[in-house]
Amino acid sequence: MSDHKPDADATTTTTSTEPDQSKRTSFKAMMAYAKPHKLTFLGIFLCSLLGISAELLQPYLVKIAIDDHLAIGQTSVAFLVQLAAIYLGLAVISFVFTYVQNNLLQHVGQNIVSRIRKDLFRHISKMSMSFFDRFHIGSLVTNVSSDTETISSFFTQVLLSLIRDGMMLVLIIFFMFQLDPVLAGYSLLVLPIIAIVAVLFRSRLRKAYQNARTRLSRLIAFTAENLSGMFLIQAFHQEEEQKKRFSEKNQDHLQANITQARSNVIFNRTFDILGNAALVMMVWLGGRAVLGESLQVGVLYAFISYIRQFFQPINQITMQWNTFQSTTVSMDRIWKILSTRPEVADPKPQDANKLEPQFVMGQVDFNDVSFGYHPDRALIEHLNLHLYPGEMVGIVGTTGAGKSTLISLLNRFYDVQAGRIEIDGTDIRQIPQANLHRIVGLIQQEPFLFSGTIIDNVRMFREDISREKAIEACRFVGAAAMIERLPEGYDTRLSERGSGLSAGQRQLISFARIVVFEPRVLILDEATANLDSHTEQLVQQALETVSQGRTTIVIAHRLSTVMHADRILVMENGEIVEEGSHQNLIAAKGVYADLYKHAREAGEDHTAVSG
Ligand SMILES: Nc1ncnc2c1ncn2[C@@H]1O[C@H](COP(=O)(O)OP(=O)(O)OP(=O)(O)O)[C@@H](O)[C@H]1O
Repeated sequence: MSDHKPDADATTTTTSTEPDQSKRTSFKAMMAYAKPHKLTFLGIFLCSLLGISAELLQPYLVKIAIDDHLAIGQTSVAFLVQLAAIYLGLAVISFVFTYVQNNLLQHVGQNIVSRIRKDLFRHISKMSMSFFDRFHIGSLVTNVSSDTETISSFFTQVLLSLIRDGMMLVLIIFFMFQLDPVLAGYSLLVLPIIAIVAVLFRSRLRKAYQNARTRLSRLIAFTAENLSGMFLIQAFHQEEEQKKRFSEKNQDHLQANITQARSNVIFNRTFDILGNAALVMMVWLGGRAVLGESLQVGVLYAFISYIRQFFQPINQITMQWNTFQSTTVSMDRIWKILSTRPEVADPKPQDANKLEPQFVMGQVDFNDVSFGYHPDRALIEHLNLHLYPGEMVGIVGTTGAGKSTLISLLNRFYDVQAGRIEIDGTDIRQIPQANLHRIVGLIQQEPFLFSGTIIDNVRMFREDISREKAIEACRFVGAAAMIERLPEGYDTRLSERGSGLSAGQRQLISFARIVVFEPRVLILDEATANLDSHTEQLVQQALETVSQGRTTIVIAHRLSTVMHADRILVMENGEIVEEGSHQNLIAAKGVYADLYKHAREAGEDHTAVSG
């Protein structure tokens, strides 16, 4: 299954070759998240302006002290103290505004990202199953965690740099031209060189970054898959093999990161060299002018200070360029998810049928249904199936026959490609999904329990369902004794996926969950497949209790699970090839009778044999 899913790196590669238009769209979409914070951004802008102005006035103040007082011997201690106080005052002002500006930016940046993360999670949880067939869980985890983190650094670092450093650059140039236009002109000569260096390094840095991200995504996806399949790896003694594969991916990631870091260092050091060269040029040109008495010493001092400060914002902005690159990639990836519409959509309010779950009778009709996971490869064609309210139907058939697919369609995990599925005569596409899932309850082979208490799991964290009701449900399915034996009873905290419990215990809890939610149509997909015969008996009893008065579909390989059903369907290659009661099907001597014979020969279904 995992082989045909594109992982995060595939997404990245597509992103990298896509036209800039896509990046622009995603950038605009993400920037829309900043809109509600317009006023705060205005505050940040003003704080930056005041903070930087205070900082840049300091060299100017020293220049006044040197040229207008010290150089011509017109000064006094009182004046120097006054000057020092103003200098200090400017430093304090600069500090205060920079502090406020930083805090505002952090606050607004974190809020924006928290909002994006929330939307992303909500959006992913609304996606249809076909979406999860296409995307690796590992890469989705990367999207929710590290891509949003990258966007966070955009708002807190890149944007700060753009506002603060951009403004600083403009003000420095302004001050330099104020002081001496000729020297200022020389200083700006270095700008085209900087632009050339930036362009030369740009594609190299970008490639290095994307490569590092790709490797990281692969590593995360591999780790996530291995952790969830760890029991299998150990059971097949594949630890060494997997360790080797992990090491290769880890090594790839290490190399990519080193290359990225190396490119960064080269880029930054080149900038340092350029900065120092400009400084030397300034000392040489300015020094000569001072010697020729065409320039005042104070002006040269101020120029040298500004040149130092001049390279700092340029360096910052170019350094942030890297983060900006990663941000556009991350934004694009996140926007791709956010702009993917679920293939299974809720009906428009005017088309929705408000079938109230509690009034549903439970009649289920598959009318001329066709479906395939790939549109050009049909799995089910023109299938008709009608279930009466309260009927229990068993479905058996060889592996891959399409049994689970049938119930995925009834749950609307996928939509039919032709025909209709109806509940009480209403097309399920007209029933809002929240209602549909209250009408149709599903218990799978491997019930999914969340980390939390048993009570939380039974009532699915819904506070509006009382504890008493949840406990009553556990009693109803015969799970009470087992739960009460646990150290903290109903408040026992389960680890991820309920790994502290046995398969049977987990299944009983999922039965209790179904009782709480009272679906009118109940589906069990191999729900007893993993259980030992004693636990299976317990679960079978629970099933009989739970299925009372509900339309129930039971999918099973073990015939003993379904032989008492009102009707048994036999599926082959997406078709229902036989149907009838156990006795009728045995008498018909068809596929079911064969399956039954093989089961008897294999020693399974002892109950069936003796029954
Ligand atoms: N998400 C999916 N994407 C693509 N093909 C799928 C997907 N799920 C199932 N299939 C394919 O559809 C066919 C029917 O699968 P399905 O799970 O419905 O069979 P099944 O009768 O329930 O089998 P089993 O008894 O082994 O659970 C199989 O060939 C399977 O490979």
